[in-house]
Amino acid sequence: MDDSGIKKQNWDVKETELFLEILKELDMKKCLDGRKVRNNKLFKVAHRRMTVAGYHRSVDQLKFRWKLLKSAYYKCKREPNSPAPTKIQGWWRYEKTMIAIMESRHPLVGAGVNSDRNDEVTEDSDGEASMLHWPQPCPDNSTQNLGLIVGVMPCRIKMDPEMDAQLKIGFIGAGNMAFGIAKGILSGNVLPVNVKVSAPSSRNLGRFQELGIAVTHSNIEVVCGSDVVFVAVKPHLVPLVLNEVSLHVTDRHIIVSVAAGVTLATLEELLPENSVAIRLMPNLPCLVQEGALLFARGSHAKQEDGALLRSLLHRCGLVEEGPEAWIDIHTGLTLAEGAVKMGMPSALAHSIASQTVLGAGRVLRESGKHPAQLRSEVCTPGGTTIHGLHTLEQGGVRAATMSAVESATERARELGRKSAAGSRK
Ligand SMILES: NC(=O)C1=CN([C@@H]2O[C@H](COP(=O)(O)OP(=O)(O)OC[C@H]3O[C@@H](n4cnc5c(N)ncnc54)[C@H](O)[C@@H]3O)[C@@H](O)[C@H]2O)C=CC1
Ligand SMILES: O=C(O)[C@@H]1CCC=N1
Repeated sequence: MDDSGIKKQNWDVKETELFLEILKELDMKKCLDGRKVRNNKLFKVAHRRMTVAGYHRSVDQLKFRWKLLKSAYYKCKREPNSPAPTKIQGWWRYEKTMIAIMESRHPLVGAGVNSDRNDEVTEDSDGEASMLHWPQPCPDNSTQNLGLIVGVMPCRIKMDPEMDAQLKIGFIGAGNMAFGIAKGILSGNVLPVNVKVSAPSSRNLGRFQELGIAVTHSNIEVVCGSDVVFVAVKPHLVPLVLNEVSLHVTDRHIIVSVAAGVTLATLEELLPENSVAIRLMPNLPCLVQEGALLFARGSHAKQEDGALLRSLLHRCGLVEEGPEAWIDIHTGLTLAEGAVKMGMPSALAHSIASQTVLGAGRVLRESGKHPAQLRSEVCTPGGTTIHGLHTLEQGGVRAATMSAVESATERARELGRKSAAGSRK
């Protein structure tokens, strides 16, 4: 078959995104199991839907596009820290959806990964089959493969709904970030009766109560009744709070601090010896399950502790693990190039940046709040965000944006005048 027409395709971002959304909707778990007949049917349906949307691709073109996307996915999976260039331009835009598609195909690792590998051999002809160091299927079929793009190591983690449902979760601090995470995790398997929040005043507690969460003024009560404790007070209060509860922290606990700038070394110094501490940098879009979360494990936190946290937070949005140095970079305004400049790998930087923009947009749309209000919820006084914003203002970002809109509008009007003059000739 002459497939040069199939291979020379120029796909734009919108078209590719639509294609992936269609594939995602078509329940890939059932359809893309490596069987030719089912695959054909799926691509035919995709072809019809693309045509309706105004994109005229043949079934074979769609198959070829999918093949390239899948190759890119496997490449990134194989080299999570320094991905080789893929054949897909702007791959990072599609990475998250590809992960959603590919991961949903094999929720049970035992059989799933095998059928995935078969797919890879039968459909990919460009060397993808030689992935010898892909982690082997785990005999425990209650595990899932996450940590895909940038995880320090590709890891298999427990994704046990039962486990999440039984965990006791505590929040010290009842502010905006605690509320965001609480909303995110309650949309998963965690039950409100298993969550408790503390704050010195009742001011912020009402909204937690509305979610069915128990509230208290005692931080110690939260620690004693929880397995995972989120420390969600302002950074300068972390020493005060940990000194207060430290006597009650045992090896049952995972202490997760979201405080910007407070290092794992400081947390471990404030906690009893051998405590399991994790530093997490979330963001407010956890509220709408579109957060961008990055965590680093302390010296006594094992891989399974990280896995448990991932499982707990997976409904909050994109959750990644990395070395502690990256946490401060995510704390800054995560714009991709800036994050790369500060030492974050490009794949992670793009992934977090796009997720941040997406999450911010959704919060803005769904909350109905003015952007200034949301900005004040994100800016800790004297914190990281307000410093970043100051730099943006110094660079005249607002004026530049307004001028850009003005220039584009003027240009559109100018083009309109020209074409009107042309039509009169
Ligand atoms: N707001 C955001 O977008 C993000 C915030 N963070 C971090 O999250 C932490 C909390 O920030 P926000 O939620 O924005 O602050 P917030 O001011 O909304 O909430 C802080 C909460 O701590 C409570 N609190 C004060 N003293 C306490 C004490 N002794 N014991 C228990 N609770 C006490 C306050 O009553 C309040 O409910 C900060 O460390 C910040 O760096 C991290 C990422 C994003
Ligand atoms: O502005 C701050 O310091 C906090 C941490 C990241 C977002 N808000």
